[in-house]
Amino acid sequence: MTRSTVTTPPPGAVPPETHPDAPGPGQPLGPHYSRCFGCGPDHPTGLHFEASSPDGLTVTAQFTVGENHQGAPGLAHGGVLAAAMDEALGSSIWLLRKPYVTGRLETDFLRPVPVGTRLFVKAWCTGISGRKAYLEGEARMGAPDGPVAVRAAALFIEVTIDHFVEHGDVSGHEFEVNP
Ligand SMILES: CCCCCCCCCCCCCC(=O)SCCNC(=O)CCNC(=O)[C@H](O)C(C)(C)COP(=O)(O)OP(=O)(O)OC[C@H]1O[C@@H](n2cnc3c(N)ncnc32)[C@H](O)[C@@H]1OP(=O)(O)O
Repeated sequence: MTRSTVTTPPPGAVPPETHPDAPGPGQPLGPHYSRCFGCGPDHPTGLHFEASSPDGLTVTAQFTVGENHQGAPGLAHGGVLAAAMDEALGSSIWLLRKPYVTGRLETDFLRPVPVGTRLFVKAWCTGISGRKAYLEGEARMGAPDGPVAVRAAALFIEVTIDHFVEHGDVSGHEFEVNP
């Protein structure tokens, strides 16, 4: 991964600690919001992620690139692939049960991804420093050990729940967090 210093844990960063309320190993993570583009089952054209955590710290997720996810004819749009990485990274930091948002997302696109490809996405936290969480992820084609199509590194920033109340529209919308 060609990552910048912004997404590299500084000296003194500490390892993440899974929250006891996070789903146990192998249990599905479930959607955090039914209309989320990444994980929401009610999103008409979303990714419909199926995610779980094998160890309470790493997230593994799968989705199939569909007709609605194209950039060039027959190929996944890079922004959609970046969204998939963002979703997996965001899901992995939510295992800590603290609200974070993406501050910076870096992506390396290594292979074109045809429509119909099943992508196996993995994400994990490499360190925490104050409000900053450092994350990495990858998406492999066709199988968990298939060729790497995308690598990502990110800086997430811890926020309060007020962030979503102040900036979002939670009124009148069902907002679930891993019900
Ligand atoms: C309710 C629970 C939900 C659960 C969801 C589960 C799964 C979800 C999955 C969903 C999908 C996935 C998730 C999504 O897609 S989240 C959606 C996409 N992201 C956003 O909308 C975030 C928009 N940005 C902001 O709200 C603010 O800018 C934030 C909150 C990030 C910081 O503003 P705030 O005023 O609070 O703090 P600060 O400005 O003092 O910054 C603090 C520190 O951070 C450093 N910094 C900040 N940005 C950057 C940057 N770009 N590069 C390098 N550094 C950066 C900054 O220099 C400072 O460092 P230092 O000076 O202290 O050293």
